[in-house]
Amino acid sequence: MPALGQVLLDALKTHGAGEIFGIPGDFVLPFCRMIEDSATLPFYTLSHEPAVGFAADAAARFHGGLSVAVVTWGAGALNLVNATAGAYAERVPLVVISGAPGLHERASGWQLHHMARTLDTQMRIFTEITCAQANLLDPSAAAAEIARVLRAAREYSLPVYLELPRDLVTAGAASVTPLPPRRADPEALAECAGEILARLAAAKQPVMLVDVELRRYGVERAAAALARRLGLPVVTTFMGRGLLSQGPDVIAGTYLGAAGQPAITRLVEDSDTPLLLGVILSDTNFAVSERKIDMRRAILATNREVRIGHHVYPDVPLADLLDALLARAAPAQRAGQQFPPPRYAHGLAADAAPLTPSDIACAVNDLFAAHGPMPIACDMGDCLFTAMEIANSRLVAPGYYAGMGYGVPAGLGVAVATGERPLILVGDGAFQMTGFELGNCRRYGWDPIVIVFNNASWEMLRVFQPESRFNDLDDWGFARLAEALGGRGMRATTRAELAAALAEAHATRGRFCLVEAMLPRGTTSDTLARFVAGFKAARLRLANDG
Ligand SMILES: Cc1ncc(Cc2c([C@H](C)O)sc(CCOP(=O)(O)OP(=O)(O)O)c2C)c(N)n1
Ligand SMILES: [Mg+2]
Repeated sequence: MPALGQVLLDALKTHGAGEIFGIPGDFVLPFCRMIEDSATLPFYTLSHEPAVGFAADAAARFHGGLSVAVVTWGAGALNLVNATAGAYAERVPLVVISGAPGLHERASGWQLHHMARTLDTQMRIFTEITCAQANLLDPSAAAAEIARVLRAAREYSLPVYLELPRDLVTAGAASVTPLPPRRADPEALAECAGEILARLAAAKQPVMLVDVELRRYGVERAAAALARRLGLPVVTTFMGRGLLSQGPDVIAGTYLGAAGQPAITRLVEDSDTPLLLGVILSDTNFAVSERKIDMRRAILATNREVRIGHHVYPDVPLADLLDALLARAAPAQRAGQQFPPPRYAHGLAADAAPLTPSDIACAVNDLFAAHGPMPIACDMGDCLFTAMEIANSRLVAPGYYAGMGYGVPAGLGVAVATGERPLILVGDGAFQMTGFELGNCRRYGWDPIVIVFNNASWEMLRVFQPESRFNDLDDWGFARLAEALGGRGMRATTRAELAAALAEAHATRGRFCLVEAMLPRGTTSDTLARFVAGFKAARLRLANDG
């Protein structure tokens, strides 16, 4: 019989995992040796477990399949909790594998090193932020357990957790036979698709609102085809930014409520039949709505169910639903409302004016226009709102969970998943958390372009609470630090310097290039300024409505 560790690696590959990120430790050394020696999947070690989780999360988002984080028990795995929670919130199929004490150690009765409370504490913690779990204590049952857990990761597009005792890695185990995907009941699916199409046909102003599940389940093209067939305008949510970038003819824009383009806001909020595909009903997507979407008229397909008004079709995978709709949808007579393509600023004046975040968006648009778009990994902070002003490109960001520190490690995950050179957008505060992971670029040959929005400030907090002095950060001089980490660093304080630094960075391959954009405190992107105004107005409305 093959070794349990190899059975697990083969199953990960069979279920679509593309790579493994990790940090070894004594409880996971035997498994890490097997990962490295077997080369079943490429293995990348980073410097801190949060980054391992963020990199794997971003890789999974980009290749639309599983990605894997391998860590040691206790101190390693519990470092991964926040990244796993973020993956759960944003529906990412991250496979967390933790090495664990061997059977003999479990029976020793000792308080083992790395143990917080009991042998089962870690399983209980991860049970709360994953959709399926298994402790592979019995090699004879391992194949069935692995098949069950990995199918759940793919079907629910949510993180899962596996614990692997270190003395069982080489134990004999049966190979894993993937379980068949659970499909929708054909009759319920037909009834659901029929009802949706009838409602859309009767609608005066239907709209399709799309969000991250389209990417997770690989159905962006099917959604674009349905929109064309039915003449529906498509709007992405804030989180869904970058979706359908291959279908620019159907994308009308991004819904940002009061912070967005008025025509897009009206299109969504005045719709008599909004079709919400893969949409997470989160505050970051809808908190700045000028008028709440009327959920009694909405059709919401998410989390393997379809909610129409107040009735629900359970267990309907999004891919099955789109197939059923496309199989039945007659070309609509509706003249698709023509929307001018979203406008993005270009032609940054290369002058001595101080920088604003929106200047950075303009400079990136110029770079993409000259050299083609790059996949973008973005952190939380004004850099994310600035990203809304960059021509609709492939983007990963913690738009809903909003955890800082995501950007740089996610960019490394994007480099692995795509083989392309990523652009990383990150604030100085977030860079302080995980920016030093760039020190891993040289040994793996990654050469991202990194733009640090350096306002020496927690500026997003300052816009909400300007009186707090703790928002004043020091200037760490990141451009100089870049050189020590094996990259190139350039500091830009004017628009001319920014344009030149980006051109220089683009021309420099084989090393990461960090462009430190110095931003005066108190300046924010146009989008963040609108978002804050919209958020405050929404809060005022809520207060007045009692
Ligand atoms: C891990 C973590 N810690 C704390 C926060 C709270 C928080 C923000 C959100 C509201 O929760 S925005 C922000 C400041 C970000 O500073 P920086 O990266 O420099 O970006 P910018 O200056 O553009 O704001 C913090 C601390 C967070 N989102 N994630
Ligand atoms: Mg900042």
